[in-house]
Amino acid sequence: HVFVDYFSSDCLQEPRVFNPSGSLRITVVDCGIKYNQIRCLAERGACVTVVPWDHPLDSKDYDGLFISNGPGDPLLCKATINNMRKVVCVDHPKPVFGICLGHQLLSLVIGSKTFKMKYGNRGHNQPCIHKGTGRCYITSQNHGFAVDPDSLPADWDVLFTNANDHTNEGIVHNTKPLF
Ligand SMILES: NC(=O)CC[C@H](N)C(=O)O
Repeated sequence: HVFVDYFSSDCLQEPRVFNPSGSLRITVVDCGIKYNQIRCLAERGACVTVVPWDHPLDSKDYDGLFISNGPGDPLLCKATINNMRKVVCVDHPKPVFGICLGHQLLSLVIGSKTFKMKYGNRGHNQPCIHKGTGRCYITSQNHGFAVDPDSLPADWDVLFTNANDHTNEGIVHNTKPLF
């Protein structure tokens, strides 16, 4: 019920399609999304269907599934986690990608752990290092929880790490299109 209080008033109540003439079909789970994320997908030619946070997920409906940002403790998002598990924890999943809360939810779906940070990261110019290339990306952030990279299951790897506080900024599966 806490989760309902968080999300129900600000999120979409029913699915809504943006850029219907787009080719790739992206389903976006709205846990508190910003329009810029929808614009970024639409600008790249996607037909974007935004669905409410508790919408049942069926991989036949999309070519890729995007999980949005959102407020609060990811552990409270039980309905979204359970819906995601059905399309993530399979042998041949279609691509699933999350940012912010979506990244935290994907981590919980695969059995990884999240924790409350002492201060959180709230502001811009947070340097994130891409594992493999060592390239640094400057990001803007607003979060109080983080993923524990030591809790990642086998077959998963760290994708980005914060160069300031060394918190996890991204994960990726070694063979499946999940990140
Ligand atoms: N930016 C976000 O999506 C916030 C993520 C999460 N709710 C946190 O505070 O850690």
